[in-house]
Amino acid sequence: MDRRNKPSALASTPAAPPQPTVDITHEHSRVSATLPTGERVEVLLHGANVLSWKDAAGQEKLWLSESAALDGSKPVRGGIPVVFPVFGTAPDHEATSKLPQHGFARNSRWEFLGRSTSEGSSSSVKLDFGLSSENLAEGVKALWPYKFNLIYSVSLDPESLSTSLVVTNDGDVSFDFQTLLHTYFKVNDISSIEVSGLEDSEFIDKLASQAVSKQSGAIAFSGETDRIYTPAKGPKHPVVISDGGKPVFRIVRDNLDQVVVWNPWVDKAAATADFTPNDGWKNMVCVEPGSVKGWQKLDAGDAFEAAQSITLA
Ligand SMILES: O=P(O)(O)OC[C@H]1O[C@H](O)[C@H](O)[C@@H](O)[C@@H]1O
Repeated sequence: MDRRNKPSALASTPAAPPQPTVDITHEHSRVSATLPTGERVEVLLHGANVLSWKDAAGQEKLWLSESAALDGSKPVRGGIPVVFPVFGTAPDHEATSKLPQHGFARNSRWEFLGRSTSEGSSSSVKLDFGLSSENLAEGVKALWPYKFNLIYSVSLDPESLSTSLVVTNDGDVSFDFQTLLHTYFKVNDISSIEVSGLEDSEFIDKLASQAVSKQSGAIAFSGETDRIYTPAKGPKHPVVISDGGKPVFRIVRDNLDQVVVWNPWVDKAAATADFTPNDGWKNMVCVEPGSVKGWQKLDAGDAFEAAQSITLA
């Protein structure tokens, strides 16, 4: 038999690289994603609040209070709450004046819209969450009667976590809003933490009757701290959290012109019911990119996009 035309053995198809896995757990109330390399992120649908971000070695990067409510009864104390459409409260801004502190996004149930894995990459994953005026609780709708749609995306890479928000005005009238990504970073010891990258930036000190000052040098912590910085340098200039002189997190921003820096210290932590353990303030610092000075005006049909990207340093 002539074997000359025998087909050569098919080249074996290379095994598809392992893919990120996505799980919906806790009776459909949480979504988690794990990369093939072991990094993991977990998001609670209540607030689309990131609860946990772990590196490949399983080390937690975010601070979450041990008594944080995870049952939807109140906003989550820790992780990354999403602040929208008001930062703090705004008694003098009529349209927003009736809303609770930090708005309703962190206290509403979001929908999991699905995952996308970047094309050609098996090493990252993006989870999308949605909240719109359609699925707001009736009581909340009455407090802020605008038609809007929010898409919040949580993207995990081996070395970084990014979260981005798209706000769309689906109504016929413009609305004003503020937004902020209230990230609680887990740190070893607040007394050896420094935040740099905000040198020469103006800040409003919320603890000193809104006094305006200018930052000289890196920020160190020796008491309650609650400041709204407007960074002097551009959004791509990282704000760096260092622990004992060693950089641990680098934060860059997109379309978020302020950075709030917060640590409640002893008394404020003690006065905050869901702040546990009592000395948990030693192990956290909030560095919160946001748009919170004045208002973003969004005309009917327009969209606003913003993001933070946190890289392990
Ligand atoms: O207790 P919450 O409503 O979650 O707010 C926690 C903190 O958020 C921000 O960092 C504000 O600047 C602080 O003034 C506030 O205390």
